[in-house]
Amino acid sequence: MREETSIDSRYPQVLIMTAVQGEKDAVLRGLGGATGFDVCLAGVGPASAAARTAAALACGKYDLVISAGIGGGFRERADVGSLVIASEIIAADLGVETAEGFASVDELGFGSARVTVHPHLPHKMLQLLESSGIPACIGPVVTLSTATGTASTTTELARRIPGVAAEAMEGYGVAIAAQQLELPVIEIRAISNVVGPRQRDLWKIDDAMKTLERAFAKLPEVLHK
Ligand SMILES: O=C(O)c1cccc(C(=O)CC[C@H]2O[C@@H](n3cnc4c(=O)[nH]cnc43)[C@H](O)[C@@H]2O)c1
Repeated sequence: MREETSIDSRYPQVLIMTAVQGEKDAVLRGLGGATGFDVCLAGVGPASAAARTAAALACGKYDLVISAGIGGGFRERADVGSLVIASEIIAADLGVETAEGFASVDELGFGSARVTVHPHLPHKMLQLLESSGIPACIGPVVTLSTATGTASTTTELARRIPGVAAEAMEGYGVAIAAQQLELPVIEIRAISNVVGPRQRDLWKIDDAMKTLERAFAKLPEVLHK
């Protein structure tokens, strides 16, 4: 039987995609100059993220892809200042509206709105974060082109995606680009705000950036680098 360390030591070159510069800076501070990591800007939204991730991956040197940044946390699942590691990356608005409600592309038979993440890394990451006192959980992370801003959309997302923990705007785009090349992917979100009626003045971006930095300080250890 292979030792567990051999599972995760296959990732000498890791591509990390963040939407904006502030997130990139937090990730770089956390990595503290560790080698084997490139951090690139995805831009905001899944289309930009997919295109820029595909462009970054075209050099063929990467072994693992990470979508990272701040995100909204679903109440009772992920508090502001905590970290969510995706168990699955889901394009929650990829489908059609019908008289009976939303139907995803999966139901329509047009591909899948869901991307499976690396089978071991989220749990390894969670263990290390918890042992470092960083509040974290694993759960579905949804990608939306329009960030949720009402109670009704929040309720509908929680109904459609049981256990949904966080939302952001790039994960699915990054994941689809990785999937095209059969590369493993994970998504890591530091929670800056509660998903619900938009209250921008309550967003704790600085706290989330600090959590993101602390999480990425642990990543080299998770990958045995
Ligand atoms: O206003 C600022 O100072 C500022 C600094 C850094 C980042 C931002 C962003 O707004 C980043 C946008 C990025 O954040 C994700 N995000 C955060 N919360 C949510 C949410 O509730 N729903 C969806 N996405 C969220 C998203 O991935 C954006 O790309 C601002």
